[in-house]
Amino acid sequence: RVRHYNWNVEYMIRKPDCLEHVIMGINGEFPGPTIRAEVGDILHIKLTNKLDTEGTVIHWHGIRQIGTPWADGTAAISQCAINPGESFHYRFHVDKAGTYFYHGHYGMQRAAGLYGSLIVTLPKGQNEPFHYDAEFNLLLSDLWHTSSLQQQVGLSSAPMRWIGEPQSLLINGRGQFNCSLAAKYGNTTLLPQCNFKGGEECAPKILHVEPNKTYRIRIASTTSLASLNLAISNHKLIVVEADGNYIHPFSVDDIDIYSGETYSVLLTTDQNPNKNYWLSIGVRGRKPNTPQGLTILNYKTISASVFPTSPPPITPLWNDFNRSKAFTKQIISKMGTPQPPKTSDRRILLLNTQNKLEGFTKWAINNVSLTLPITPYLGSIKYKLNNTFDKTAPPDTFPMDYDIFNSPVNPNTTTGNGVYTFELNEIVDVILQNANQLTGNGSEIHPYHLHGHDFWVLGYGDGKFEPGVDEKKFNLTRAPLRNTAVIFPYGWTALRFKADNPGVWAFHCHIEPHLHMGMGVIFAEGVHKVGTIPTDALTCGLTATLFLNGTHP
Ligand SMILES: O=C1O[C@H]([C@@H](O)CO)C(O)=C1O
Repeated sequence: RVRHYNWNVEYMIRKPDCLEHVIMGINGEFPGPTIRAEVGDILHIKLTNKLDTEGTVIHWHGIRQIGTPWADGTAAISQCAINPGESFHYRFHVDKAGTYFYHGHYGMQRAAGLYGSLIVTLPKGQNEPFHYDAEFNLLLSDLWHTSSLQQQVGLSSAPMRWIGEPQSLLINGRGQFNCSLAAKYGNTTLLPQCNFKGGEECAPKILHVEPNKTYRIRIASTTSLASLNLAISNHKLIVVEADGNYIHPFSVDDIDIYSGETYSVLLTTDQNPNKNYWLSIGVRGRKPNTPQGLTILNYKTISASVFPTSPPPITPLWNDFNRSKAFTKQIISKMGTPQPPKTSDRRILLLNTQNKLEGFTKWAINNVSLTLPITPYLGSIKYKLNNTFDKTAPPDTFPMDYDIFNSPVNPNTTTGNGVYTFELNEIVDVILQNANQLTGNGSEIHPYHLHGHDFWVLGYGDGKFEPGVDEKKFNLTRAPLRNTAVIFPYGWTALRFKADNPGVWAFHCHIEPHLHMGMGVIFAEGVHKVGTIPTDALTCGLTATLFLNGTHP
């Protein structure tokens, strides 16, 4: 079945956190419309750019785009940005049930609010490997009171102006900046209490439940920066899905969710039905300066306006990384799901560093900070164009004597836009290595997202990856499949995937300002096998020149 959507991307004036902001939305909605489709469906989204002065694209996060790499929605990688007034037709299969989302992938349009939910369900008659009576969907994001344009210019200035922590956290596009729902408990530092009548644009979306039922709560984080922890007072959460893949169910009081990740949790409404309960999200991983995002779990047995009798869950300490690791390491694949090949054909080690370049601050991988080319890679490589990007591949490794525990001895980086090219069907290991930041002591969390594939997470380790030793710790029997995985401070993360999807794919830190500062690499495989790229994806740079010369590439 083909599902048709006609979408206009536009700027709107809205009050997502009760204060007025210019925000990006789709067809008048913020967040954009939720797509619900069934496995096997084809989505056909006609996306029209109604922004007056900038291009746009949309990435379908977690959808592998098998056979349709031009529909991945990455500006300068899979397609040309859509010009103001013009439209692009995204046409692709959704081939795997799960919780996904979509978002802008040009400049910092995700921070500007360009995102929404994408849910793929099993065909009717097929059952999930767990039971639930009904479901909710939570899309989590963070909001700044500075515009994404100001952020982008600040990040690209010398000296760099960092964006700082978000002003508000949003649940389904709603937050409360100048007040707290929980102010009466006095734990939300000086924020006055919110008084909602109910119809306000920023009033929380309440989860109305019946007692003694099981609910599936789909959770996706499209934050620009924040790593979040989500909890629901008094209720256990059973985690069953991660990034569109079933995992071995485990029960927790709260979950950590990094930008680019999705989860499904099951919640049983087995608590006192004469009370309501908090659902909270709070910042972890960076020193927080943002009030919790809150909404209410309302047992329909009572009114939703009855206040919970105790304060919201306390977000675990931001820098309790052992706690974060303990949560992450509980995620293992569901018994019987595909396991990684026992060996790989190629290994690349990627060192992540914060650097300097002529007074600018950059993030680099193996000392190359990514600057995207003018002609999108997919068309460039498919039509073998010259001088469109660096034809020398970036390094597969970094000096093994690099001291990851201290700020760089030589902080200077280079910029580049070369490509890691894989043989089609090659088994690739990527070892992501974290390191100390540019100045002072510290190492930040980075959630890495791979386009076009899921990868197996083989393991996480502290300190520097030791080739020949650390492989022995790889989990080759219950490695979870995901599309996003985090590197912890001063640690490494090992991933394995099969390069089986002809196309050009970004692999990058999902923290939007970090990507903007160069924290990504480009992978390509089997591009000669890519089918006819729609003309609309090629009308910029050198591919456009080919059209002008009358040579359809
Ligand atoms: O890229 C970043 O820059 C700042 C800081 O390192 C310098 O201000 C920060 O916290 C980042 O994540």
